Amino acid sequence: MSTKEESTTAGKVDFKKLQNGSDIRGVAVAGVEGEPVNLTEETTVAIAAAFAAWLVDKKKLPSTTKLRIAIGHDSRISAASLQTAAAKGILGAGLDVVLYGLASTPAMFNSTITEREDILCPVHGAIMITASHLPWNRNGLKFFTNEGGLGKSNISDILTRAAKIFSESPMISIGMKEAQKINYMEQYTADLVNAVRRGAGGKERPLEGFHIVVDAGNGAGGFFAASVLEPLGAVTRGSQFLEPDGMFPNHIPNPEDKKAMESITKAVLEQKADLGIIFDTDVDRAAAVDSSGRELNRNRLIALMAAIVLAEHPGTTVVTDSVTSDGLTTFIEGKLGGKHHRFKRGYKNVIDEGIRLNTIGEDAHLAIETSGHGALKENHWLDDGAYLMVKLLIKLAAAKASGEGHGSQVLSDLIGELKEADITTELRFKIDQSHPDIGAGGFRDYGEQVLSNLDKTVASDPNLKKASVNFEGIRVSGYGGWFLLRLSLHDPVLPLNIEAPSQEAAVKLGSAVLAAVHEFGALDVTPLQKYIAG
Ligand SMILES: O=P(O)(O)OC[C@H]1O[C@H](O)[C@H](O)[C@@H](O)[C@@H]1O
Repeated sequence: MSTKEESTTAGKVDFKKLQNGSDIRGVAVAGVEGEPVNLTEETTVAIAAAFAAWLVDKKKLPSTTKLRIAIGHDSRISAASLQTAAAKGILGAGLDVVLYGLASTPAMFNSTITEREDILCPVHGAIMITASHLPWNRNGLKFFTNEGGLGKSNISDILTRAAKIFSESPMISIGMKEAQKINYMEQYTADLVNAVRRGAGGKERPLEGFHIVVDAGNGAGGFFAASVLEPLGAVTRGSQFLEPDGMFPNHIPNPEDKKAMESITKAVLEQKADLGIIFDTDVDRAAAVDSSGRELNRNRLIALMAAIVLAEHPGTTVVTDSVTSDGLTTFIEGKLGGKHHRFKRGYKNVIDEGIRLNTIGEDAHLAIETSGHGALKENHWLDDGAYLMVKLLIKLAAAKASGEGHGSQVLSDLIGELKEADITTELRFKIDQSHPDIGAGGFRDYGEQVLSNLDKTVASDPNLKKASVNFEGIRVSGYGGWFLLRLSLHDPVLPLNIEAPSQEAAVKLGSAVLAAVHEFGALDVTPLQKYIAG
């Protein structure tokens, strides 16, 4: 079977299936059973050409201005071929291409706002070829303009255009000689280095005396050790998995992954380092580990960033995703004097909400998700894991300079009063889309019915109290803890988050959910049944 046949349905590519919220994701390499390639070079040519056409319509510049698009990629094994395909699509559409090679997602956005004509910046648009932490056979595309990452509706528009381009001129055979190569990461890392220097009072090497271990998980984040930390004076001995390797042989590059966090924690402890920093594959997500091996991710990273940002902007609003803890709200509002706006899941939703609040007059400086995505107003609301780490580094350097303390204890102390639940769990219930109960409205309607039934059950249970302000799913307090049942952003799945002071309380919360959802035949509640059974 040819690659094109493999990827098509009756000779047609189902471009819509490639949409994953505000990204494009697909299978780019054959070899995994049941996962046929659907993000081929040909589809990528069409998608890039469609982005070029979309950008021309969006920018509305005089026809004499030739728009320029930068392309970067992470360490995936399909990166080079998809980069070539994307470049062909753009050149074929009559626009200029600049190739950055191995890059990070935030660097690609940054290139749309960098003012430096000698390196062909700002570009009018940028494409990052990445599938974040997904397995080696996947890949995808993210798109940027100087207004930020493209949203869901833009992606639908681009895929509709791509399908048309694909059916009209399936393969554009065009030379690559017109594509220019630029080392943009040099500029991006210089921006990060300068941000730390500025924040640390103009010192050239403000991290002198710090030992910081980086774990890039063989993704694109290896640059952080040699090009950011070392010029700032830090020792990076014992940093690991900095070399790009698209098979990700050591662990999944994902700060939400247990094994990945265990790996960086071990490295920090073995090295007796002051701090550990871990990135996902394309460096838009990050987490840290303090010198005692305490993970600074999820609610803790949000609390830490909130403490830093609220010290700079007293009273400001912190926007987060929906699965954040009650303890975080108490910390932000009670201890830090800020406002916690718990919004929806999805980094783009969270960041867009931060931007929106400012437009309606509410001061918000930080928008951050438990996944390790985060953006600050001071950094153009750029979703950048590396910039979150820059803020931690500034804090460390400033504390050392002022004699406030040396090492990451300074960071841990900032969140000393964050209350954490003893039990934290996430269970995910699949909806069987081929089940006869699934009506014309599909899994989303079905999921909504489940949620509405839960809503009714909760209302009649005196031990449970529904959250008065909630933007996604059903969030309920009870037995000293809480749960949230919601629809997954992309998958036919209902994720359930529970936090509780004890296993017994968690089981009571879980049982209340089970009572409300067990009669929904298309919903696989086995994970919850097993959880309750212990
Ligand atoms: O809704 P879920 O299935 O839990 O997935 C939600 C997550 O999807 C993607 O990974 C996005 O990058 C995250 O920003 C988002 O939080």
